[in-house]
Amino acid sequence: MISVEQHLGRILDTVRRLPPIELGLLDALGCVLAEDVRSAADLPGFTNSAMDGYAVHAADVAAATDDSPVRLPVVNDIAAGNTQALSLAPGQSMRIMTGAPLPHGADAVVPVELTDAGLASVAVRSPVEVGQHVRPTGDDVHTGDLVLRSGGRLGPRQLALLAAVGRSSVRVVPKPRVVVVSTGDELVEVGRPAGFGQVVDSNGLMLTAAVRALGAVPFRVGPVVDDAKELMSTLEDQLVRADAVITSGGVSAGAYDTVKEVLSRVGTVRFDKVSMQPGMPQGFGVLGVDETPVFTLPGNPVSAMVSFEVFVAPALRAMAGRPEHESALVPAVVETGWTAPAGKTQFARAVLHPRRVTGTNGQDCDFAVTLVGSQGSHVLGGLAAANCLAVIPAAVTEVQAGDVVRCHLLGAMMEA
Ligand SMILES: Nc1nc2c(c(=O)[nH]1)N[C@H]1C(S)=C(S)[C@@H](COP(=O)(O)OP(=O)(O)OC[C@H]3O[C@@H](n4cnc5c(N)ncnc54)[C@H](O)[C@@H]3O)O[C@H]1N2
Ligand code: MOO
Repeated sequence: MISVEQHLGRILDTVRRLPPIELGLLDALGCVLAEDVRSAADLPGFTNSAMDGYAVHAADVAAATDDSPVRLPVVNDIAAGNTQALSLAPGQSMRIMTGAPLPHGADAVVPVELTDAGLASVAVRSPVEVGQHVRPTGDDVHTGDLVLRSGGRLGPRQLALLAAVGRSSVRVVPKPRVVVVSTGDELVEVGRPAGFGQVVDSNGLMLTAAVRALGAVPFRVGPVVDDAKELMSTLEDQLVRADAVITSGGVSAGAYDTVKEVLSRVGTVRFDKVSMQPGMPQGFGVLGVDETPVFTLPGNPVSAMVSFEVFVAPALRAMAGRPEHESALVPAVVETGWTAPAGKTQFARAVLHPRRVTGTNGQDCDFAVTLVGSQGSHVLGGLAAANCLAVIPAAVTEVQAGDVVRCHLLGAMMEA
């Protein structure tokens, strides 16, 4: 038996950040930036109005009041998108819209609400300060400024900044392409009726969805029967499009546990018992000339999902250039106790309830936690109802009400 930390350590020592590529901005959503980005432009690119109103010389309206408005001729009308270079002489005004270029000479904008909205001439009822409602060139970003650093993740806001400073593509760490292969003679395709002795390939769907939710690119390969040749040729075919492979099933001690049988022979994949529950039988190694990482997860659905969370997700994040763990374990106070297996780290399916509560050790927590469903490795109902895995260290066999335990969040729907 090896520990969870040993198995994860071996995986993280093996996987590598993927080499950077250039991608169009939208395709780069969720990717990690692999270059420092400097702006090729000033933002705003020209001095413009922050309000719909009138461009003026502030000095001209310094004496304006409600009772004694200042009247100015309106000599032009400037809409957003106007590309003419205009000049405003003292004693005049121009009607101007939000985002339109401020005419040369003007130093402030009077919002339309502080005027009579006149077209030929305008009555201004309030003074404005020099610079008021004006957005100067380069106010946001100057040409040459470092706007985004290599290593940051690109979300909608960062993509907007890249577009605004003139980029249409960017150098990023690509999202890992992950092939998901289910194995087992008993499996039938999703949507097909499962006859006696048959099981719907829910793992294939679950792991494919988990890969996508994490922000990587999944390819699902329908159930492969327990046949050594078939499995090997499927894996060989799939390696061309894979940065990583995940299999489920066929890794314990059964007579037809083909994944273990086939990959043990290859010599680059190692099978271990990991001291955890669920998820004890695990395999990991590399395949093919590109040394593609392969994770062979146990077939029991809960075991497969817990293994994904604990081993595969950190590895895929590392390959994508992201931190291996993007959220910390959350401390929570146990509502009703339970037993945990001796000598194994337990990943108990549980629900976190947001509530201020103090543990018997005096620790204040933001959550209480209760187990959900029975803890069998086949119990999908409980897995679906859980929003966390309570992580109980191998040395603990009794979890008691009031104990503070640390919980791995399952809640985030999408990491992309
Ligand atoms: N004699 C022993 N038997 C078992 C051991 C052991 O140490 N000695 N370990 C048990 C543990 S723990 C686990 S976990 C499972 C792991 O089994 P396998 O990885 O070999 O998986 P299978 O036998 O193929 O399937 C197990 C179970 O899961 C269902 N399954 C499989 N694939 C899917 C899928 N794609 N979608 C839905 N359900 C799936 C399968 O029908 C079985 O019920 O082994 C224990 N046995
Ligand atoms: O380790 Mo298995 O994953 O308990 O059911």
